[in-house]
Amino acid sequence: MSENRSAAALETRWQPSVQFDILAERTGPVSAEKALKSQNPNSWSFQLDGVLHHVSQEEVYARVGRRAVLGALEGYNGTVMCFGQTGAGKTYTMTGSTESYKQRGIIPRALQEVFQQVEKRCEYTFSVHLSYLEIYNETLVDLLSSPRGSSDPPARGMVVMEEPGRGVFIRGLTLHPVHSEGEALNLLFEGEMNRIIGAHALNKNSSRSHCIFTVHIESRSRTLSDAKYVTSKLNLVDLAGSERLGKTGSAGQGLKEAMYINKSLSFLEQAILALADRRRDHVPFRQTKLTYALKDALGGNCNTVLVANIYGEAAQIEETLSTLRFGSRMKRVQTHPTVNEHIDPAVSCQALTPKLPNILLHHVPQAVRPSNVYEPLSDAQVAEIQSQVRRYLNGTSKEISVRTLEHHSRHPEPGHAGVTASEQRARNHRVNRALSTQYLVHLFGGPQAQRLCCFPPSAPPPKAEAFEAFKVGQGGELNHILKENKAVLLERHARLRQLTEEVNTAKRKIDRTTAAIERYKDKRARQGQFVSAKGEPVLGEPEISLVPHLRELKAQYRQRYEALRSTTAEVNYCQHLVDQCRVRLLNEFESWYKETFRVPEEVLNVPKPEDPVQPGIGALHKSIAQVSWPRTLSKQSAVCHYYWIGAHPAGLDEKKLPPIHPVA
Ligand SMILES: Nc1ncnc2c1ncn2[C@@H]1O[C@H](COP(=O)(O)OP(=O)(O)OP(=O)(O)O)[C@@H](O)[C@H]1O
Repeated sequence: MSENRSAAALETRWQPSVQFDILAERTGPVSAEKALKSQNPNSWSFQLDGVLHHVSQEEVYARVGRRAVLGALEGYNGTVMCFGQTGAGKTYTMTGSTESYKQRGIIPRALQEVFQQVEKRCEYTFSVHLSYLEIYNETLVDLLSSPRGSSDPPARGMVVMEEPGRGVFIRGLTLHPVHSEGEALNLLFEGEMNRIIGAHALNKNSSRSHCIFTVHIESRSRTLSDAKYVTSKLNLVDLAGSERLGKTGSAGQGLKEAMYINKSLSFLEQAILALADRRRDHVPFRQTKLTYALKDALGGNCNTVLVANIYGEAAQIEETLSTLRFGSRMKRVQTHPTVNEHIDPAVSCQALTPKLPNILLHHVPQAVRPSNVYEPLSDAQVAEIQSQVRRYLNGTSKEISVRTLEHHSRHPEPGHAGVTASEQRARNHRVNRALSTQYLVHLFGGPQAQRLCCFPPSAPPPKAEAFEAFKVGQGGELNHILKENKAVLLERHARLRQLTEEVNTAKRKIDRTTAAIERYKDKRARQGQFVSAKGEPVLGEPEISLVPHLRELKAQYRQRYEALRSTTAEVNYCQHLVDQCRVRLLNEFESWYKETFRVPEEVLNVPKPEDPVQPGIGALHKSIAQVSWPRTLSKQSAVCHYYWIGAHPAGLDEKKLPPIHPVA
C-alpha cells in the first residue's frame, strides 16, 4: 500500500484485536467535529484486528481475503467489504490498480484461489457462478446483463428478496457459470467496463455507487454418493465513498448521488448499531437496498471482514475518524457462520428407492400395512412417502410414518438459483459489447495523422486527427506508457509460447518413456523372464534407469505446467488492462476535446465527412461523443497509468506537429 493510505481490517469474528492509535498533528484551524473534543484532542484509539500499512496487495489478500475464500469453498458464506471516503483506496483494495498485474486486488486474487482450490480438491465437484450487482441511487443494476454504452435505462425488475433456507438474494440478477479463472476474470472485466461505460451513459460518477461482486459456489462429494451438498456465497463489496455532504460540496446530480449514498451508508450504520445492541430486537435492514442485500453478511451466518480504508493525513482526520468509528462499531457485531448444507431431494429419493421397502418394513406400523405383501402404491402415497423420506433424511423427522397420507407439496431444498433464461441474451450482449470495443479501436486507430492547422480556427478539427494530436500532446505520457506496457505484454506472450512448447515437449518425452517401459515389461512378460513369486514382471536393467527418468520428466512437466498457468493468467490480466485503457483513453480524449474546443453538443454530434466512421457504428460514435468525463475521475486518471495498444501512425513526426489552439 502507498504511504498515505492504510486499510484497517476488521473482522467480526476471527482474530484477537490490536490497538490502532492515531496521532494527528493539526495543520489548519480545528474543525467543528464534536467528538474531537476529548481529553486529548490530538490522539484517538480504536480497537481493530489489524492495520495494513506499507504492505503489498498480496499481503492484503492474504490477511483480509484468503480465509473468507477458503471458508466459501467449505460452504460458509463470506463477505469482504471496503468502506471509507472517496479516494481512500476501496477500489484499489478490492479490484486493484489498472497499472500492473502485481497490483491486482482482492477480487482477481480470490478468483485465482477459488479455481486453484477447485483443481486441488478433486474429491469434490464444484460449480461456480458469478454475479455483479451495482446499487446506484437505490436502483439495482446488473453489471453482467443489461447492455451498456446505450442510453437505455438500466434493466428493471430486480428486487432484493429473502426466502427461508435460502437467505437474501436478488431476483432477476443473472448468475453466470464459470469454469476457469480466465472465464471468471473476463466477466469481472466486463462488469467493470460496463460500470465505466454505464457511468457515462447515465451521466453518473462510477465511484458513487455500491458494487457487490458475488462468487456463488456449490460443491458435492465425488466419493460419497449421498444427497448432501453445500453452497456458499462470497460477496466482495466496494462501497461508495462515505464522506459527508458538506465536504463534497456537491450540487445537482452530485448532490442527489451524495444524498442516496449518505442515506444508504447511514442506514448501514444504523443496522450495525442495532445488531451490536442485544436489547434491540428489530434491525432496520429493509430501509435501503444496500442493507437488505447485505443482511446475511451483517448479522447472519457469514464470515464478514470490513476493510476501513483511510488516508493517513492530518487533513483527512475527520473522515478518518468517522471511518474508524464505523469500523469499531462493526466490530461489535457478531455473526454466526454455519455451513450451508442441503439435501438434494432427487438424489436422496434415487438413492433410497431400492431401500424403500426395507424402510417401510421397519417404520410403517402394522396397522397401515397388515401384510408384508407390497401392493402398488397410489400417487398420493408415493408423494407422501417421498416427502417423509426427505424429512427423515434432512433430520426434521425421526420417524417415517404413512398413517397420514395427505399430500404435502414441498419445494426442493434451495441451493443455487439456476442461471436464468436470459443467459443467452446476456451472452449476446457480451459479444456485442466486445465488438463495440473493437469498433472504437477502428474508429480512432487508423492512419489519420493530418495536420490540424488545415482547419479554420473557428471549426473544431475532426476527431480522428485531434485524437492523434492528443496522443502526442496531453496524452503523450499514456502513449509512452503504452509502448512500455505493450512491450511487457509482447514479452509475456512470447514466454507463453515458449512455455507451451516446453510443456508439450515434456509431455511427448513422458509418453515416449512410458511406452518404452511398457515395451520392456511386455517383452519380459512374454519371455517369462524376471517374474516374481507372485507372477508379476520384475524390472530389468533398462527399466531401472527409465523409471526415475520418468519421475523426473513428470516433475518437470508439472513445474512447466504451473508456470504456463500463471503466465496465462498474467497475459489475460494484462490484456484486460489494455482493453480497459482503450475505453478510458477515449473518455479522457472526449473530455479534453470538449473542453479544448468547447463545441456545442449539436455540432459535436454531427458526424463530419472526414471522420472515418464505419457503417453501422454511427450510434456508438454518438453515444461516446456525448459522454462527459466527471472531473473527479479525471483527477483519478491522472494518477493511474493506462495502456493503449493501437498502432502508432507510421511516419508521424511528433516534433513537427503543430500546437492545438483552443477556440475561444
Ligand atoms: N494503497 C495504494 N497504493 C497505491 N495507490 C493507491 C492506493 N490506494 C489507492 N491508490 C490510488 O489512489 C486512487 C484512488 O483510489 P481508489 O479509486 O481505489 O479510491 P476509492 O476509495 O475507491 O474512491 P471512490 O470512493 O471514489 O471509488 C487510485 O488511482 C488508486 O490507484
